[in-house]
Amino acid sequence: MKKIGIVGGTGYTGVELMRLLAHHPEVEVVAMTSRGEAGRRVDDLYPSLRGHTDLVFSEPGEADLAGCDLVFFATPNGIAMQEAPALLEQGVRVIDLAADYRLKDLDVWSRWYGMEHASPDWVEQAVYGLPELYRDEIRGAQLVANPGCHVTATTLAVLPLMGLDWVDHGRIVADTKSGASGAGRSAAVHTLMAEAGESVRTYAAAGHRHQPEIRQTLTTIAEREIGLTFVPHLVPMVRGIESTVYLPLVGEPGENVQRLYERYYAEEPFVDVMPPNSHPETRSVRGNNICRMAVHRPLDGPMLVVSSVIDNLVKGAAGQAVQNMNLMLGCDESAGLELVALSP
Ligand SMILES: NC(=O)C1=CN([C@@H]2O[C@H](COP(=O)(O)OP(=O)(O)OC[C@H]3O[C@@H](n4cnc5c(N)ncnc54)[C@H](OP(=O)(O)O)[C@@H]3O)[C@@H](O)[C@H]2O)C=CC1
Ligand SMILES: CC(=O)N[C@@H](CCC(=O)OP(=O)(O)O)C(=O)O
Repeated sequence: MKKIGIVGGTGYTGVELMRLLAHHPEVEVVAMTSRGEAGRRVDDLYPSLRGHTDLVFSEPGEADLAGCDLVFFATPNGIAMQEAPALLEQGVRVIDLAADYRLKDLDVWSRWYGMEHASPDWVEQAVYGLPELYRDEIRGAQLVANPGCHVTATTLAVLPLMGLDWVDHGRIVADTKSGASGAGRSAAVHTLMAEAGESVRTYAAAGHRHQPEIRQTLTTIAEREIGLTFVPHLVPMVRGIESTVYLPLVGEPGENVQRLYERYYAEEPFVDVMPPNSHPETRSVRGNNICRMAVHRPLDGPMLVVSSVIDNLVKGAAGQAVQNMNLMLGCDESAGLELVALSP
């Protein structure tokens, strides 16, 4: 069994990693760190894990992370860039669920994240952890930057159209809706049920840090400039992201767009292109690693509309991280991830 460590084990993505890895056939979680809960049993904080783990949270400085084959950082932005290099230099492989290694342009990164980067050399070496694009590079990577949650739903929704001359790449609009767990366990008051319930609100409309991340990937794949307006919304649910993306047409599609999507994702274990006239729901992916999507051309008009859904904690974070781990460690890509969504 390969040994796995989780830094930031008390958070939503940390405990989701444990849920997915508890019965993984080829790895064992041997350390979960917490500054505030060290010494407490993991299943005492999260009774959902009773009977599935005997682990006790350890102080970040005391866990034997260097003895692990792979360590996940499920910590706020700015932690992995300081703490991961010491492990990487000892040969440990790392997956960062935060944004520290996602953006290649360090000026752009500093502008959006408000700090100087602490390990710029590793930014260059990091592989962006979107398996649908970079599967081979992820296999050989020592450091993987796991994509953002809004980013995963939106990027997968439009990838098949990138670089096609009949799509206007300059006026793409992505309108996303997120459940409150997207902001993490230690989030601000606006995600409390009394604040987020019975209400929908736009946030970061003037600019969200996931915009440059989506743009970075789309520009690379389309090999042209991308104009993207991205506006997220907080909606009263716990898990889930829905991204509705509007792409203006500048000519007649050169082929049947439904078939184009089906062909593009035909071999992907975690992308489901739904039949024509479908409407994906977040509940259809609740708890699993699928990105489910549907493509429409309303009234045969000048616009394509793609709707995609993911569970922000699974394909948007911990599940995608496990998919990346499976690739890095040579396991079956779907190990630990063959899950049916909860319904209702
Ligand atoms: N929630 C989501 O849907 C998604 C989250 N992400 C990203 O994943 C990361 C984790 O998110 P999430 O689990 O939601 O966050 P949480 O707020 O739920 O958890 C954060 C964890 O980090 C630990 N932590 C906080 N500060 C430090 C520190 N200075 N040093 C070490 N550990 C620290 C906390 O543990 P303790 O205080 O006990 O030490 C806690 O376990 C974030 O970067 C987030 O942006 C990415 C995609 C989706
Ligand atoms: C609802 C909510 O507040 N969501 C968070 C998502 C944060 C997140 O997960 O950001 P990374 O993926 O970049 O780590 C937000 O939009 O800021």
